[in-house]
Amino acid sequence: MTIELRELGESDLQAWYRAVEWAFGGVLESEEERALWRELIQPERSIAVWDADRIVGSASAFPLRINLPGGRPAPAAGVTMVHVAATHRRRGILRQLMRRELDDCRERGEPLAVLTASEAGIYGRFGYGTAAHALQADIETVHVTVAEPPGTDGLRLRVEEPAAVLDRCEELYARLVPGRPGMVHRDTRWARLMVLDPPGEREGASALRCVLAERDGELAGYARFALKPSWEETVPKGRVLVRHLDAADPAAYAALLRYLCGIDLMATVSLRNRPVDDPLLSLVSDPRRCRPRLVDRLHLRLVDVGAALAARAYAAEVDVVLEVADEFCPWNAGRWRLCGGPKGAVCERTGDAPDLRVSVRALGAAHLGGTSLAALAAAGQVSEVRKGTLAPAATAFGSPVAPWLPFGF
Ligand SMILES: CC(=O)SCCNC(=O)CCNC(=O)[C@H](O)C(C)(C)COP(=O)(O)OP(=O)(O)OC[C@H]1O[C@@H](n2cnc3c(N)ncnc32)[C@H](O)[C@@H]1OP(=O)(O)O
Repeated sequence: MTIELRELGESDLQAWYRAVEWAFGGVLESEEERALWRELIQPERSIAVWDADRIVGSASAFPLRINLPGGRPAPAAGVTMVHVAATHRRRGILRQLMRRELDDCRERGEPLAVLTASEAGIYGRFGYGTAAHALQADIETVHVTVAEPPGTDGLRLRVEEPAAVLDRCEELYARLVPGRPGMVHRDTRWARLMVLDPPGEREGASALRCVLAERDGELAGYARFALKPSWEETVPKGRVLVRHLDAADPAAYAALLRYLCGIDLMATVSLRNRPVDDPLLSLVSDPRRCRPRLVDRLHLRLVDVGAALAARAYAAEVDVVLEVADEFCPWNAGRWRLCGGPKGAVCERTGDAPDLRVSVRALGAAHLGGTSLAALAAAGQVSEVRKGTLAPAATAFGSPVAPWLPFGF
C-alpha cells in the first residue's frame, strides 16, 4: 500500500465530504449546512490521505482563539474531521496525520492545539490532556425544586425562534467568553450552525426553541431546547433536551432553569454539556435526583511549552522549574523556568535543577486550571523533585472558574 498525505485541493472537497460522512456515519443534510462548513473549513489547513485515487483519511484545523486563565485569549488550532477509513485502520495513518498537524501548528506559531474527541482514549498518546470536563445531568422535575436567588422578580421570559434572536444571544455569549477559561471566540457562522437544527438529527424531539430572560429589555440569559414528549401508560414522561444555556447573572440562570423544569408534561430536564462548577447542583433541592456525571470535553496540547505557559496568568505568584517529558514533540522536552502570577508570566529554558517532573499531557490537563497538578501527581503524572514545590505550583495553576467548552467544532 502506498499512501500519500496532501493538502486538500478545491477539487477534492466533494470526495472529502463523502469520506468524512462515511467515517462518522452522518450526513450533512442541507445545502446551508454544507455551505457553512465549506466557509469554515480551510483547505490549506486540511490534510487528505490518498490511496491511489481515493481519500482514505483526513485531518483539519480551524484557527481558534481560546480564553486562558486570567481572561487572556490565545491562538489555538482546533483539530477536527480526523478520520481513517475502516479499510486502512491500525496501520499508523492517524499517527502520521498527528505528526503533520503538530509540525504545522508549530510552524504557524500556534502555542496550543485543542479538540473534542470521538473516543476519550485516542489522543493522550499524542500529548493531549483533558483540560475541561463537562457535567451532564438529568433532573427529575417531579422531585426537584430550583431555588430562586434575589433578582428573579425583575426578569421577563419569552420564547422565540432561535434564528430570529441569534445575534442578541451571540452578543451575550461574547461578553461571557473572557470570564471562563476554555471558551472559544466564535463568529456568526459557528452560531448559525448551532441553530440549524436539521430535522434528521432531532431523534423524535421538537424543533429547537429559544427562551430569553430579559431585564428592562436587556438580554440577561437564554436557553435553547427541544421537547421530546412520551407517555408511560397515561402518565406524561416527556424530556426537555437543553442544547445551550448562557446567563450573565445568577438570577437569569435560575429563572431559565426554573422555566425549563416547569414545562408541562415533561418529567426530565436533560443537560449534556455544562461546566463542572455549573450553579445547577447548588440551586436544586435534591442533587442526587439530577444524576450528575462527568465526561471528558476539551482535550488540549501544548505545542510550544514556553509560549503556552507564558500566555496564561496564574492564580498566585509562582517560580518553578519544570522538567517536561514530550516524546511526540521533542522540541518541548527539558527544563523550563516558569515565573508568573495574576498579571502574567515568563517561561524560559533553564539549566537549573528541576522542582517538578511533568509529562506534556499532564501540563495540557492543567493548562486551563481545571485539573490540579496535585491530582495529577496523585495519578503519577507529575512528580515533586524538590520537596514543597508541588502545592504552591498547584495553587498557581488553578482557576477559580472551571474551564468549559460550550460548543463543538
Ligand atoms: C478530533 C476528532 O476529529 S475526533 C474523531 C476521530 N475519528 C473517529 O473517531 C472516526 C472513526 N475512527 C477512525 O477514523 C480511526 O479509527 C482513528 C482515526 C480513530 C484511528 O486511526 P488509525 O489510522 O487506525 O490509527 P493509528 O493506526 O495511527 O493508531 C495510532 C495509535 O492510536 C491507537 N488508536 C487508534 N484508534 C484508537 C481508538 N479508537 N481508541 C484508542 N486508541 C486508538 C492505536 O492503537 C495506536 O496506538 P499505539 O501508538 O500505541 O500503537
